[in-house]
Amino acid sequence: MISVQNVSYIAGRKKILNDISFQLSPGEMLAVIGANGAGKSTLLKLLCREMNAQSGSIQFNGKAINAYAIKELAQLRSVLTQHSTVSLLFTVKELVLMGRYPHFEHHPSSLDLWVIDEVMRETGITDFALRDYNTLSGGEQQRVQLARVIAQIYDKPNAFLFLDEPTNGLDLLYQQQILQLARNMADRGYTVISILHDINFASRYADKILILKDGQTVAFGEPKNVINCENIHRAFNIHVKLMDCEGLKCPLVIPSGVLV
Ligand SMILES: Nc1ncnc2c1ncn2[C@@H]1O[C@H](COP(=O)(O)OP(=O)(O)OP(=O)(O)O)[C@@H](O)[C@H]1O
Repeated sequence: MISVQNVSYIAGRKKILNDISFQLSPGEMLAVIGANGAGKSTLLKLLCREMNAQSGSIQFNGKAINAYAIKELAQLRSVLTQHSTVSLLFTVKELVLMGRYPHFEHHPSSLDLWVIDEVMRETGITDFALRDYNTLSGGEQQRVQLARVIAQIYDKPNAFLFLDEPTNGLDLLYQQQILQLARNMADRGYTVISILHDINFASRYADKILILKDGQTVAFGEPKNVINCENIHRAFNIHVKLMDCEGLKCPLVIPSGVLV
């Protein structure tokens, strides 16, 4: 379980996050949406403990994140950042194995090797296993990066997966594949938090949505309860129309084209 209580973060004199609170249960996927500069990446950095909030508390499974040892934390949460550049020559399999580094000292165990084979199979990258990572397309590279972060927590079903705009720059098929993999992780009991820019994908794949605006919560809850014209206008300063679509649990959001 993730509990975020009254978290604020200030950089210099700017309050980047202001009094953010939410809770997620195991198996839930949260999409964080909001305009550029709303504070989404900052929130993710606090959740990863890359930075510390000045006030409020963040707990993983009832324990403050600052109370975890670094190695313990590395085995409990994994993070797909936006810019995962790889300048050295690595095969895909070597890169996925990096996800297991928090689990072994010198040599991977048979469990580590089993995990990377399983994850490569699940993410559909087994055929690339021996390819040089840098020869893959952007979409293929993103699947490999996702495989690496899944491998990190694969044998820890109470763990947390954090994704910062995982679908950036991907075509529609790859976007769906990446989000479906994230959804599968939630369905297996992981708690998943993903920053997304596409509101319709957020509604389709996530159980809950957090809408941020200037570091503050506009709304938090199930897609059908938070995705409405008023909240979207408050968060993004655009007018939208909602369109019901058969088979979807939440109406589609369509920008009206009117700028205000
Ligand atoms: N260390 C810092 N000092 C000053 N301002 C900062 C600092 N870090 C972030 N900010 C500002 O805080 C705001 C929120 O940044 P953040 O990266 O969290 O936004 P975001 O919602 O992820 O944006 P985007 O969608 O563009 O990636 C931005 O205006 C950013 O310029």
